[in-house]
Amino acid sequence: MIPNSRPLLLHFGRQVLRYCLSSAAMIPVATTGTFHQVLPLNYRNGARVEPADGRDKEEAFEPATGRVIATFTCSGEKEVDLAVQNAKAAFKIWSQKSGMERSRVLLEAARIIRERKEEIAAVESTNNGKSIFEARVDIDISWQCLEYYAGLAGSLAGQHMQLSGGSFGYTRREPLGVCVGIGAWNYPFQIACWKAAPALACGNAMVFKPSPFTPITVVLLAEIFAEAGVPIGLFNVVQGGAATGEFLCHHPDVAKVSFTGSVPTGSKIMGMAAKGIKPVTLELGGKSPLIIFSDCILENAVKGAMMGNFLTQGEVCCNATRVFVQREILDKFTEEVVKHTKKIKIGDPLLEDTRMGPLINKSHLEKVLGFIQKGKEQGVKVLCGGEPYIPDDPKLKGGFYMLPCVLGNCKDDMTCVKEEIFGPVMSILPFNTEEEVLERANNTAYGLAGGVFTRDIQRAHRVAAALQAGMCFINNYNISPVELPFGGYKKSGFGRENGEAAIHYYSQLKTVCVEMGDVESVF
Ligand SMILES: NC(=O)C1=CN([C@@H]2O[C@H](COP(=O)(O)OP(=O)(O)OC[C@H]3O[C@@H](n4cnc5c(N)ncnc54)[C@H](O)[C@@H]3O)[C@@H](O)[C@H]2O)C=CC1
Ligand SMILES: C[N+](C)(C)CCCC(=O)O
Repeated sequence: MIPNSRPLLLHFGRQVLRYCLSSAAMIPVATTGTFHQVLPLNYRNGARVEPADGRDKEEAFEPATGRVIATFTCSGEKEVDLAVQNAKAAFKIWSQKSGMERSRVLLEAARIIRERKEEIAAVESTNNGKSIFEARVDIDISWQCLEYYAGLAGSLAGQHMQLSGGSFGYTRREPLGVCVGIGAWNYPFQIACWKAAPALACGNAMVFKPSPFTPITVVLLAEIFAEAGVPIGLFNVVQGGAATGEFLCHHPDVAKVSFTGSVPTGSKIMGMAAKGIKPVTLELGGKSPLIIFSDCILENAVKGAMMGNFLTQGEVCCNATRVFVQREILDKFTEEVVKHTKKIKIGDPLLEDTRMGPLINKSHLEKVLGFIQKGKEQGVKVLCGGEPYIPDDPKLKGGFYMLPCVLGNCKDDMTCVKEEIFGPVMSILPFNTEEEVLERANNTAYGLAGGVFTRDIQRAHRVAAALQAGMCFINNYNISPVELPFGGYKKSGFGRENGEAAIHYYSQLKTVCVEMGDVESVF
């Protein structure tokens, strides 16, 4: 008996499924090197479809082996239009439902994600390269996000204002219409949930375009929404790269674009949206500081720095890639961080004890290694890692692995300290005083996140208040409670995902002014 098995898991190949005995049930275990996606990857009108038009073909890889696991056609203008028209039709039905009705559907979707967590996590891990351990956490955060917005959906409301003479006004919080979500490849399923959950809770429809590197799991989300009972066409998926994204941004029936990705693309998206006067949410890159004072609990600070640098092979926008350490504890901190970094288990992402998998692809791996090379030329000291890694397992020889890296002897003006690397590379920078470190920490065009480790509570809050960043952590780093808004300052973007704040970015306020007497005309 395989209680959790679904057609999807069979794409791992029947012959290679192993089964592990959990306390409750036999759970199928996916195996690296076996997954192949054969079903269409666009989702529209309640079903997987091949795009109606489009010329360019793309291949998606399994970074652990370098194998192609899916081939698809990038959607053209006609396909994008069909997806938007589907969403528009569904919006008419969905936007008329009560918040409680929407809530029920979102809760059901959350339940299905929980039920299918293992298989979604296995595909996410296969397509992205992150460890199955981490992928499970991502899927948990995803269903939690749906549950959170299901909770808010029933209490979305406007206000009532009394005016003179019995007249009054009230506000209605209304959805925007068809929202577009464009995602990056580092958290494919989670990014889609962070955008879809508040959008759908507010009564919007969505067309989502994942990164062409990670096209697979978002379609599962579309199927789950359909199974949970959304109107046909409410959540659609179009596959493709920049051209497909541009068709979406320019489409006259699209009301809003929510984007997660790089700063240069974010700037283009904003330009396109500006032409149609469409609001945008931009979740862009970062070069976040983590400030570690000498009075910290060192063990926690070391763990925080590792959480802040090595999740998802360091391919995380809010990573604390500039670790400022007060000089008194520099040597001890560095010794501990290097010791723990060397112990990270790298390899097959689907194995239970793996904690770091391969980077997303070959060219990205080369780019990350290039930053380290440039750092060496500029005088950094490589304290550990920073080289390509070839696991022993022969099937992993074509994968894109590297050893996580800690850099010492860093200076603020070095390329590796200034630019976003998006890989497992931590730069350690010594500092002396709070005033000095705040000046240096804020000396960046980015402002996504920041962190501080100290036992002095006044200093902790003072530093958090002074950091020019949208998300600040005190005595931890890179955790993701969905109740808390997430988003950037400065070039890291604007708008917020998660928390109650996101509601404001997926709804608009209508004011209704009601006259109870006669019109007093000026004329
Ligand atoms: N702030 C945040 O929450 C996050 C930010 N990022 C940032 O994303 C970057 C890495 O992700 P990538 O996928 O390489 O970023 P990217 O900017 O190259 O692509 C992101 C998405 O935009 C699409 N796209 C590219 N050109 C487009 C265009 N002209 N019009 C419309 N869509 C277009 C891509 O196909 C992809 O779906 C990093 O810089 C990282 O900091 C990544 C994850 C989270
Ligand atoms: C989940 N978390 C906080 C580690 C990262 C979320 C932002 C991103 O998509 O990179």
